[in-house]
Amino acid sequence: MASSQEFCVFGAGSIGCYVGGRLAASGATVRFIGRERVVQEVRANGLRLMDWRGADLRVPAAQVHIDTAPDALSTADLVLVTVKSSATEDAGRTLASRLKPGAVVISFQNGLHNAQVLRDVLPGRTVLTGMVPFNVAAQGQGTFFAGSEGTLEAEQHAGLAPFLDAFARAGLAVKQHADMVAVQWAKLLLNLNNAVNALANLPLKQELSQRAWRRCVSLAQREGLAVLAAAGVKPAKLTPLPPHWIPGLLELPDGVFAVLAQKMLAIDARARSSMWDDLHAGRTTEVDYLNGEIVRLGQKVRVPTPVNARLVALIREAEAGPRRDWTGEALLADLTQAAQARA
Ligand SMILES: NC(=O)C1=CN([C@@H]2O[C@H](COP(=O)(O)OP(=O)(O)OC[C@H]3O[C@@H](n4cnc5c(N)ncnc54)[C@H](OP(=O)(O)O)[C@@H]3O)[C@@H](O)[C@H]2O)C=CC1
Ligand SMILES: CC(C)(CO)C(=O)C(=O)O
Repeated sequence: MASSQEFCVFGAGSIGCYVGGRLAASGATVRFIGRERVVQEVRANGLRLMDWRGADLRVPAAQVHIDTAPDALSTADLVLVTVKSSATEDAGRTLASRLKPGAVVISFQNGLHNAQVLRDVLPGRTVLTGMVPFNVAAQGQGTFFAGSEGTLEAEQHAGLAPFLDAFARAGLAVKQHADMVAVQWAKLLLNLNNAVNALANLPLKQELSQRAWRRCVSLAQREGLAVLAAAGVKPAKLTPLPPHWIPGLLELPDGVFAVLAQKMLAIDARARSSMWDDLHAGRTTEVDYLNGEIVRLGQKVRVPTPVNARLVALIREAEAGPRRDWTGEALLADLTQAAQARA
């Protein structure tokens, strides 16, 4: 398709630099808007995009267009919003006065409502919901590593059609979906692990290899599934097993799990959740947009959610103060107690 298309990544971090970087490495024109620290890092090193299958792509520094100023918004045909959820409204306001007529915006964020938040501040604009299934770790010096598998998904919309070839050329083909709400809820169920991973303070692979941590995730997911059932929401199938089978799988002993859940453990040994990234960097996390959504929907449909409420509280505590050294057994006992106290 026309190489005159221009992409803009708003929020040059792990996802933005990786997805935008791969688009740029395959010949697309991409401009990045990010914070000073990332701008300096990328200007000094260029971008290196690696994945667990062995991809190793580079965009030399001289060819990366990255700035803290949002000027690139005024020439972009497609804007990828890749800020964390709490920064979405602010991002939308910056887009509002700058987007050119006909520009399309896509939210490649976790959580449920980011696209709607953008629509509210961008009336009359085409704002699409996207979903990123894979993990990306920022490794420093402009290197971004995708450490797990998965296909980008986006809401089915004619506005996306002109850009699909560029994503495919970048090795990031986009699967289009009629029902993104089901996709987002399914991703959110998987993201209930983010809080457990952040508290575990371990790489994902190490955390998910230990049954006690997995049982914590299972408790949170079972609660989430009960809430969704009561609300009449059927989450999409994003993994080899459907969502309602995953808690049972997580509860299996380590040896059996390692054999049956090879795909779930096929994660780079260094990869950690985006919530761990935030805690580690001293930033507010997205817990309210993930576990918090289960709590809010639970209140609406009158299904108790003590486990997710407790995870929200523990992450809030970790955001505010010194890190507590959890073991999987200790967190499991804490969450089980929270669940029993409510019963
Ligand atoms: N990392 C991962 O593996 C995955 C992440 N996701 C989701 O993707 C989204 C993005 O996550 P991720 O890439 O990890 O986040 P990052 O924090 O790595 O990147 C977002 C970047 O955007 C910057 N930013 C925020 N507001 C602005 C602004 N107004 N102007 C310029 N820059 C801005 C942030 O800076 P600052 O921190 O200073 O605000 C940060 O550097 C999240 O919703 C996350 O849940 C989904 C799948 C996997
Ligand atoms: C890919 C996954 C599920 C785990 O890294 C994620 O979405 C995140 O870290 O936020």
